[in-house]
Amino acid sequence: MLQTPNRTAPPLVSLSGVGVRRQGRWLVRGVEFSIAPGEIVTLIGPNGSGKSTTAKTAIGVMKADEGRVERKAGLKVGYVPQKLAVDWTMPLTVERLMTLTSPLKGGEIDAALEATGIRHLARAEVQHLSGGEFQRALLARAIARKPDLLVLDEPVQGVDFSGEIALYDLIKTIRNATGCGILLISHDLHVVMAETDTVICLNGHVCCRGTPDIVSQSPEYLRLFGARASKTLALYNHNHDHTHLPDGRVLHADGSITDNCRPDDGHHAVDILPAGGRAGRMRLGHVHGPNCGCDHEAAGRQERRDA
Ligand SMILES: Nc1ncnc2c1ncn2[C@@H]1O[C@H](COP(=O)(O)OP(=O)(O)OP(=O)(O)O)[C@@H](O)[C@H]1O
Repeated sequence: MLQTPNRTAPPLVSLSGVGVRRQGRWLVRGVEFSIAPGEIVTLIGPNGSGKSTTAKTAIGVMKADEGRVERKAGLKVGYVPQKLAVDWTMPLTVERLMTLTSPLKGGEIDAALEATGIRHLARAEVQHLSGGEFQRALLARAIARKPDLLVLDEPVQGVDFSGEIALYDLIKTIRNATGCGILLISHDLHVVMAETDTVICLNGHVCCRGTPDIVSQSPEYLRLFGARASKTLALYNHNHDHTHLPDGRVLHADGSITDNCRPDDGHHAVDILPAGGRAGRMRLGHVHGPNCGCDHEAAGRQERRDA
């Protein structure tokens, strides 16, 4: 069953005017947001901007020094922290990792490993897992107790780009299958933006918030992320401005034909809001070369037509 945020139900957790002060310094202040059942909320922001602090405060691992944190009565949380305090010199199987802190029934372990695509690794040593397999094992551990809220602090650490996409897909699949709320912390703007209902941009306070489209065009977001932000826009805000030909090739709006198409291949007009600049549509160019995949003849014809 496909799930979307259920904003008519009481929120799983809600923060209002939350501030956390440690050693005489405010780590975050004035933080306000809530997470609905079935909602994927992503906290983004530079290093040290208070993302982990905010997530830990939301689930009660850290105490707020001002403001209010309200959690649904009996809220079950599955938490994957950024760092795990495990002695990696000790042999540890994936199955054992699942039950390190509290027991689980065999069926619950199997179901969680199945859902994360690593059932075949149940008896594998954790030390030998790849980055992506390890993150899946942590995810399995977090979902095994069927939480209402899943909190994932940097869930794609040590995972390559295609692995990242697969993991974010999996996170969304888990949300769709279970209807749980998800609080994600991520630096991976380009991928995470596509899989998120609500983005909250933090820098000691909430700089901006909203859907990925709205946040990625906000001046605060662009000030924080600059060129990376524009790249995100380029990747996700391009229009479907091409036609797929019956033989699988792509006919672009500029008249050229290529074997395949990527947002940054120079054939797409994109909505760009450069840092400090004016919004507008522009075509991202590329340098033609033997491997660029372009039909150079058609591209040349188009260049002449444009001249
Ligand atoms: N218990 C603590 N006592 C004192 N300072 C802390 C404590 N926990 C975090 N901090 C500081 O608070 C700031 C925010 O830390 P936090 O881990 O929340 O940032 P973050 O946005 O998650 O960073 P990163 O992206 O690097 O993981 C940092 O300067 C950190 O050193």
